[in-house]
Amino acid sequence: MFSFFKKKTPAIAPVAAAPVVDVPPQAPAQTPPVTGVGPGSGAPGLSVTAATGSLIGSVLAAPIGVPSTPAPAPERQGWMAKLRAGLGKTASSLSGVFGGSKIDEALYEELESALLMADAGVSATQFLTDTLRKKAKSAGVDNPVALKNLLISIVADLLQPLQKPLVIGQHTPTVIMVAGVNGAGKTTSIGKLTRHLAEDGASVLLAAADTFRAAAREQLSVWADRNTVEIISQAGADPAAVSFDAVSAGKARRKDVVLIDTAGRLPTQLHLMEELKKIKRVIQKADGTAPHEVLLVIDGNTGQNAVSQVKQFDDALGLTGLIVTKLDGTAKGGVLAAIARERPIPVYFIGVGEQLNELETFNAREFAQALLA
Ligand SMILES: Nc1nc2c(ncn2[C@@H]2O[C@H](COP(=O)(O)OP(=O)(O)OP(=O)(O)O)[C@@H](O)[C@H]2O)c(=O)[nH]1
Repeated sequence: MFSFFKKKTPAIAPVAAAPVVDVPPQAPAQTPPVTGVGPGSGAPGLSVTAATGSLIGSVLAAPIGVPSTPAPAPERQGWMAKLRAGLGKTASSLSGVFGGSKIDEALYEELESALLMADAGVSATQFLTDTLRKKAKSAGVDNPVALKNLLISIVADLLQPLQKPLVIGQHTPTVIMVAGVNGAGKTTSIGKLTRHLAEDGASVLLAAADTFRAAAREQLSVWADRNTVEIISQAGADPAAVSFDAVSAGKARRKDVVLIDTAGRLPTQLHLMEELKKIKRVIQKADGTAPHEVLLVIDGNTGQNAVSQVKQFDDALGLTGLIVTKLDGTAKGGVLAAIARERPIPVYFIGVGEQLNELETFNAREFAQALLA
């Protein structure tokens, strides 16, 4: 089993180190926070990444070895199978480029088109093809299969800055605000996160700050019931007020995590973006250090549109992390390369389906492998 979150002890040791003594709903988290292994830490190939990455731009232009593609860590194999299946459409068009027997200009042109079609965006496409050409030349790569392996390594290096664990435990509670456009998968992702947190022994309080849509509150309540966690929900109330109440209650009840679900909105709906900013300000009033995480959930299937959402929500809110959903069955899996190039905000989790086990921590090398499988 790998860790879904990274747990950290608070920077300043609190007087009461033992967590949660008052009356949480079910078995409270008694496990003292430990430094977890972090997501994907068992993932293969990080040393390869470092080695090849360090040679980029080397004045010595030393020949580089063509990295092989290592097998995923045993505990990640099931997930890798799902990821590969989910990204199958993107992968078939990208890896199809390397099906021939020689490396020529036509191959590079085809690769450029395939990356653009996969919504990697102009900047990442140019960066990847230029880097591939340079590295292939200095490594003396002479066959398409080796060239594909080299590209996997370059994509993994590009995505590496996005790989970062969600840290829980530095604050009590860790306040996580979740935003996104309608239907991106916010509530579902919150439900899945809640489940993982609860299984990990953390006490969670949910805040249904989507006060307009009754179905959204009900959906969140179902997740709360399933996971026996508490929920703050008030029909028709001001979402900022619900968030304030939730953070205050989370502090009073010494919850480990407060997860705030906000209503879906388009970044072009300026009044609704102002409302989000207000929610963030009001959370800060309840706890001067919060929100500790501002997450944007994006639908990976929307490709370049998702990239512009990241930029707009980040400009408005100052995002700390992303959850990329619906990467199953998409032909636009290149979107993460565009994000890495254009607005590199950590991707804490990716989703490849509606099931609980279809949301996982993001690992750059695994993703690169699945993208070019
Ligand atoms: N295929 C697939 N479907 C997903 C994934 N994540 C969420 N969904 C589905 O996407 C739909 C919308 O999910 P919600 O969680 O309701 O989205 P939301 O962002 O909370 O929606 P609003 O509250 O309307 O803004 C649901 O049918 C989910 O089951 C995923 O990774 N893959």
